[in-house]
Amino acid sequence: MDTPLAVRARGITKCFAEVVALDAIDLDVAPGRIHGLVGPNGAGKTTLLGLMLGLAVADSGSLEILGSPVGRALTAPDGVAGFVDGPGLYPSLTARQNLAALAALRGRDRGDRDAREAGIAEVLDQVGLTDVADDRVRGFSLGMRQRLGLAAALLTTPRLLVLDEPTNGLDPASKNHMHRVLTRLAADGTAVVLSSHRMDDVEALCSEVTIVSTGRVVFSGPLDKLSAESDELDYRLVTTDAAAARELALATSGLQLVDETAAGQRARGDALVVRAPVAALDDLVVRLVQAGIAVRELAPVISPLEAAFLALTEKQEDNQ
Ligand SMILES: Nc1ncnc2c1ncn2[C@@H]1O[C@H](COP(=O)(O)OP(=O)(O)OP(=O)(O)O)[C@@H](O)[C@H]1O
Repeated sequence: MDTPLAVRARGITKCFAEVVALDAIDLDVAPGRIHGLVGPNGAGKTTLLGLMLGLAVADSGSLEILGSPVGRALTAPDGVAGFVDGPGLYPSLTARQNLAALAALRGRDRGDRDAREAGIAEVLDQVGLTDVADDRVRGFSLGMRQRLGLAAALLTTPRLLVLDEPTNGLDPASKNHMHRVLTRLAADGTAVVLSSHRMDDVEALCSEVTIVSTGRVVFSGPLDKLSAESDELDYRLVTTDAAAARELALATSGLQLVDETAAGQRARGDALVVRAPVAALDDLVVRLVQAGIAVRELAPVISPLEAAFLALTEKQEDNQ
């Protein structure tokens, strides 16, 4: 028999009084995938993640988690862990005590004490909190709380991990650490569904993404499919001769020089900003090289995901 999807949602609708938070949402997430959920503020991401965690029930539609239909009981389905709106922690307890208390609440304190303590030590190590394991959570930064929230979720060895903005508040090193932990879990077969406002994070971490806007799915699929859909992007170009590069850019068909005032800080110093489909950009690079001008930097000003996100969510808002 095929392994069931970690998440299978069909026509999920959820309203809060007059507000339609989710409007006929379909979503598939396979085991071992890291799936990004992105959308503007109020799009419905937290509401959807909350349904997966059993914090609320949908008004209509069907939701299957790890192959089992989700009922109307407000409990996390078996095999699911995570958090929305930040992890719930006890500030007056230490990190280690928080995890012990959670394990006790979940009824996991009946087993062998040494094994339990070893499990707690292991998840603390996994999220990089061993050094502060015996410090009170009251003094923890937002990033440390996020990591402890992840450790709490990992304690249950979930097959579906649901995380609302898990990298919020993390410094670059902690973010990389979180990425490594999630990537390793996915490689071992755990499905991860996470929301984020950071497109660079989603691009670094997720193989697939769902974009929601005002409660509706406007795109769901592999990230590379989304990138292929952006036909024209703005690129920042730094060369060894900005003036000559500018002349060549103006002479390249299909390519537009973006007004530097409009581009604001993006065109600082010797950089040009050009708007072009990939073919025209290739053409410009060949011309630059033929003219003996070296290319020192060439990168999209905003990522393909961000460009698609803006285009798709603005289109959806215009249709309202
Ligand atoms: N408990 C609630 N009571 C009333 N309205 C709610 C409740 N929870 C969510 N909403 C509304 O449902 C809509 C979706 O909210 P949700 O928090 O899911 O969006 P989001 O995409 O997570 O937003 P953000 O990116 O700002 O966190 C919003 O209009 C919000 O005001």
